[in-house]
Amino acid sequence: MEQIVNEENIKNDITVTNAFKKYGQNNVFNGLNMTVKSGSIYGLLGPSGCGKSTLLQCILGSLPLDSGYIDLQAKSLEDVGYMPQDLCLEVTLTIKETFEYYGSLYRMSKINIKNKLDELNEFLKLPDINSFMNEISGGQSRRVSFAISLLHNPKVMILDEPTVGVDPLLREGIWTEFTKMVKEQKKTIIITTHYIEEANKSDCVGLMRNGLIVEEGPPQDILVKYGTDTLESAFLMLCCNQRPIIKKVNNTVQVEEKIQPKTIMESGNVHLYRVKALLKKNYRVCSRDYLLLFTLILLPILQTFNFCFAIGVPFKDMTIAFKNDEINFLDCQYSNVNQCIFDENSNLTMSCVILNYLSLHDYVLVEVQDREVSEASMNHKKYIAFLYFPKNYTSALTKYINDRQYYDLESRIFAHLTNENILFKNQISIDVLRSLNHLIMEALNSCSNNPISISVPLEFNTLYGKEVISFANGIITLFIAMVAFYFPSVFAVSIMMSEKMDGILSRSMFAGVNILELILSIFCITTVLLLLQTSSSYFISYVLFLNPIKITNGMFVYVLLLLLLGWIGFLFGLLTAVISTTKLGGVYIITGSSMTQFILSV
Ligand SMILES: Nc1ncnc2c1ncn2[C@@H]1O[C@H](COP(=O)(O)OP(=O)(O)OP(=O)(O)O)[C@@H](O)[C@H]1O
Repeated sequence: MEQIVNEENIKNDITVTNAFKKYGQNNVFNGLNMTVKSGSIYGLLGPSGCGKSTLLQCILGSLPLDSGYIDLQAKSLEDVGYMPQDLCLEVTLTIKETFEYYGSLYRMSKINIKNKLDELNEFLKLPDINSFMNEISGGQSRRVSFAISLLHNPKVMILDEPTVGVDPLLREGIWTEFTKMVKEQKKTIIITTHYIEEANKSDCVGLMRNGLIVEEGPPQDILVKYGTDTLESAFLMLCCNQRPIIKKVNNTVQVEEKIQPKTIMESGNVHLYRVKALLKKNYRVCSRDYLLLFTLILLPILQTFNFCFAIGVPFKDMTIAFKNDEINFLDCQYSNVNQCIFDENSNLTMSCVILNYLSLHDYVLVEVQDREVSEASMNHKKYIAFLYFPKNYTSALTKYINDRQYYDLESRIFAHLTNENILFKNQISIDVLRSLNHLIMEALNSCSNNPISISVPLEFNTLYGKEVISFANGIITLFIAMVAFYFPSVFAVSIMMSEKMDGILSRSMFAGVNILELILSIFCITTVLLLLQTSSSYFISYVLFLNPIKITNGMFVYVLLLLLLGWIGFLFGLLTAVISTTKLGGVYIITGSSMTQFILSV
């Protein structure tokens, strides 16, 4: 009777009941049951790939069961310490910084973190705490990882192979410490290990095989039951005996009604102290990633210089070939623009007006004698345009303006524009049309007619105002917009993929971080980077390269629009990180789509 009462009083910290879980067609749990008593060490043993790590993650609530029930007696994540099988730590932080990060996630004070670090350092013989995680050995990294899971003094410890890569002496010390913790502090420890014999020191061992705990109990009881000296031979015997049963289980796998397990994972509430810890950690990580820094800070600057040197400035010294059968170009200086074109003694020559206009607008004019030769030279990129003025150009035009009855098509200007470069072609087309407009205004300026009523009813202007005269001036704005969109998306995808792929995010989540807090911390860094990137591009384009700018709605709206664009880029980066499976793949998606957007926007 007394024994029954005692058994009822024993509390279980972890209970797994009839758990089923599949990965695709692979049944990992086939109705698994497991009980971990409060204040005990549970050694979970089993062959590689049998599902031990999956079971631990299901217990923690980071993986869902297909059906079954898991009861973990923990009020919050702070009650639980988890050491994953992989490192899942930032390798560019020092050991001390790693402790600081996890300590602040658990709201520990600086002095508390330091004291705990000293204590764990002595216990686990950690390397110099100022060493970077990527400078220490695999075994040392695992000890740091183990120490992190003990940092906040949790009640329940879930440790996935904590003794791998640890020398036998230290392993002995770790088990002694486990026993002490369980006895003195009533902690509950569940541990997986490949060293079966070390599990002898557990209060209870469970052998997992083919989705079931096939044997569970104190090690001594198991040794007696199978009549062996070692756990290893006991489990060997058990595996041989279990074969027919496994076959039966495999054939009758059934997924029962799903029962939602209790979860200790944090809700979506944003806590400022965690955002601060993430900000500090991400700042440290980013400031040490020189390739990322180059991509995010130096590359936009270099690319803006590159762009401005290539096309982002008003075009200068473009060479136009012309053949003027109306007048010798040198005689154009005698052409009097202050006369009305209809005066009988007017010596105003229209071709001169056009050529002077182009010359004043930074074109280099080269007079040629042979039309065919100069057109052929355009194909060799010697000239970007060829203009031909026929002999009777001015008289035909005068007639046309006067009565509009007749115009000799042979009297038109012939223009052959380059097809090599769309920017040049656009610019010349606009400038030649402008010169014609200018021509008509000039021709009629001194006459009694109102020039506006006769001039081409068209005024060239762009969205950006009158100062922005060239196509290149407009395109630089687009380039800055691309900088604002592209680089934040690359940053977001890089940092999110590192968090996701290296398991850093899931480990931080076991310390309470939620996805919103992570996004918020990356968002803050992105905004600072965005301001740096766009202001440097702005400075280079508009101050150093003197591209005229017209900010129609004020600087505030301009900066706000750039910020909005950058934030959209940031969201696009996050979305890409969700669908992408590698960091490089994510960057490819961003680069490919941004290129298309940029070209389409031109
Ligand atoms: N994300 C996943 N997708 C598909 N299958 C998976 C996934 N994770 C694990 N598995 C499969 O589930 C099974 C159990 O894996 P798990 O990592 O839990 O085994 P384990 O017992 O911890 O192995 P080890 O002792 O080698 O660490 C394996 O067959 C593995 O291939």
